[in-house]
Amino acid sequence: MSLSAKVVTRVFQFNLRNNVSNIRQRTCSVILQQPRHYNSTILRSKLFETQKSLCLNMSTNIAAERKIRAMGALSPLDPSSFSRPEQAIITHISLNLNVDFEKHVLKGCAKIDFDILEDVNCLILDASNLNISSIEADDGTQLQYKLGEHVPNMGSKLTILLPKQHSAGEKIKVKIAYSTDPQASALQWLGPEQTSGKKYPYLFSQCQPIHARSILPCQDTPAVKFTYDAEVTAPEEFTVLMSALRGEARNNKTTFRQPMPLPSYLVAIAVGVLESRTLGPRSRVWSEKEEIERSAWEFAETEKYLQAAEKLCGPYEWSEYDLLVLPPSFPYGGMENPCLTFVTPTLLAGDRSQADVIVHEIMHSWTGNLVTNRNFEHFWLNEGFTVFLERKVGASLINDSVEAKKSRDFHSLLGLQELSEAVSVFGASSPLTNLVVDLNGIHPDDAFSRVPYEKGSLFLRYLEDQINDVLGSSNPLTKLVVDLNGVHPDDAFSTVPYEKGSLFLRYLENVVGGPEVFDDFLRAYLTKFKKKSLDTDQFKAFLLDYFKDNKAIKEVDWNSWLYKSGMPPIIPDYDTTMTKAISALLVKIDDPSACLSYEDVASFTPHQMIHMLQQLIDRPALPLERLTSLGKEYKVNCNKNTEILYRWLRLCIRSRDDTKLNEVFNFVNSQGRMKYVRPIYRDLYAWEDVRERAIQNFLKNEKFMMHVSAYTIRKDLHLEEKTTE
Ligand SMILES: CC/C=C\C/C=C\C[C@@H](O)/C=C/C=C/C=C\[C@@H](O)CCCC(=O)O
Ligand SMILES: [Zn+2]
Repeated sequence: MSLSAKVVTRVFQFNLRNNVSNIRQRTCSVILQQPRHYNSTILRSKLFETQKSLCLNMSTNIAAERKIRAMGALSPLDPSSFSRPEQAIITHISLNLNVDFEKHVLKGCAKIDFDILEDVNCLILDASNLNISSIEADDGTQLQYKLGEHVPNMGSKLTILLPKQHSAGEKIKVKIAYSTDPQASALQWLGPEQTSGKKYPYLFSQCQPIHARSILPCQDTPAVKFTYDAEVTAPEEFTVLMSALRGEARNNKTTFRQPMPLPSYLVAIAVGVLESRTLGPRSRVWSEKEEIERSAWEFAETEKYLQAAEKLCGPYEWSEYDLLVLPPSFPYGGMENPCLTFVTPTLLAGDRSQADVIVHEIMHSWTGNLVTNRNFEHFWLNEGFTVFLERKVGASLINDSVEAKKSRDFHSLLGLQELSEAVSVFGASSPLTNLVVDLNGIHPDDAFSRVPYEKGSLFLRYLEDQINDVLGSSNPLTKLVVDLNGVHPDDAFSTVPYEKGSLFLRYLENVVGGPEVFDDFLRAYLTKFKKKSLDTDQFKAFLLDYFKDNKAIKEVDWNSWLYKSGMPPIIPDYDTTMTKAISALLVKIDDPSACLSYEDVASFTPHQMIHMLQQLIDRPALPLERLTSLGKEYKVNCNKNTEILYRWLRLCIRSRDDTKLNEVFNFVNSQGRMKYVRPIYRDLYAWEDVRERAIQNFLKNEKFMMHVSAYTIRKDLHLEEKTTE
């Protein structure tokens, strides 16, 4: 990196961290404390001016211009939204949509109810590539509106002009007629060949973090919660499901109502030719008929998990808890859509060994869905809490308390391994590094011209990260509370908020006196913030107040836990009983004179096997001959459990076994769970001889991938961003 670039970056980093973020944070807290009195328009314009002048000082003009534009989009509450909920807030949305499998569009209207919070003459919403045909007031009057320029990955600001000024305390309704774009980032339209039945198409959504704006105009920020109802029309053979209570399905129309307030990212829809089986008094599992029996068996214990969760957290408030097993391209293990968790078919291991994912999604019914992060900078409040609860509930399902503690610690150790991998991926092989190499002319393939200028804000973040590397610290995205100014939340996603967040809660639990005390705190926290969104400062204030008489709480180093990058400051002394056998086996594997046999692992649980393989991934590559023998003797080379198969294939790549490449490509082409596919593509990219084949394989299959998978794997493979604009 040139000196001038370093200086610019350092100045930018200093300004961004010390001024802009702080101003925005202060702004938020003032507005949140005084929502009805604060003149946020003045404050917002001051904020914008400050940001603008900071940017104008920078010599990276094009990047700065883009940055200004992105900053102009800042909501005072959420760096990823244009909307202004502090002026007028959505309370309810009524959707009427038709599913068009020919054109790949949802078409219809959204009737939106607002509570006015300050004097306003316009309403500001998020929209992404929506084709809006009309907007009218409750009395049928046509309203003027302006759809702003499309900012890549952010969408557009939709400004609806009101015929007169409205004042705090009033309620208004608008009706927006629109259709979605065939490329809507929240939707995946699958052809029949991508389904198990091969006969009918399929549609599903993934709105988290900020893709809801591509299927409905809304305040696409988790700071806002609204109830919704819907009437969806689809061809007769199809079943329509949503993240809501399903009503009648008659004359191709299905109705839904969600009486619990939820954030936009939890709106969800799936349409396919589906079957269902009853799992319990409040649960059913849905899938195509080819998977339905396996699914019903795999998730048969759902009610048991729900009851264990209720014992810790209080009553389940969403009435029904169904599961939908999606086609293989679904990008996540599970998505906690209320009333209807979406899961990947890779959970169908045939041994219920991935039940922890279901427990995780169930726990989101409290943390995430009932109590929600105010914006995705505080994502750890959703995920750290959920992982923490998932492990507590998982352990409570084991009767023997000593075994339960061992199991909780074992799963925490597995999580720690994943955290450590995420921290090292962010630090060492960040796409930033290659970007900087490009600037210095070191990278052989990519000249500066390949650096897409339209990625302005990302470019600056990359430079910023490089400075962090130079200074010896880690990527800022490994902090518990991250700064998402100019960063798309999909780019910030990692296991860090999950595992570092859970570790922090585990640490706090120990500090205040253990589960007996902390469980009561958890219930008080859930009661206090239910149906609300909060940020980390509010969590901290509540905890400090709750434990005000507890002296030990004063020793917590909040700054290091929340705002320092890298591994957490304190790692608990976990019980290692369940990992001892693994550590001993690793010594044997390292000894070339020792013969490996199935006896070595015969007593291992699937999770012990996973832990052992993960340890091998984190160490220097095994000689190919040794790995081949391990695969055969330990029967991992033909394992149907995807957690095991995924790690086995990574080991093969690391030992450069080119005879396994077909299997590797089949694996990444046959399912789209990013947890598996992204690390494998990164490993293949690092293997220079197969890099080009990996890129070609990706390009061939990209059209079958969900938007978020294609978007993030492009980055893993250092390819240019694809834009629809
Ligand atoms: C600090 C992080 C900032 C923002 C991230 C917010 C959203 C990330 C977005 O990409 C969506 C994530 C959705 C996750 C859904 C389910 C996960 O729990 C799945 C975990 C991986 C797996 O098991 O496959
Ligand atoms: Zn989660």
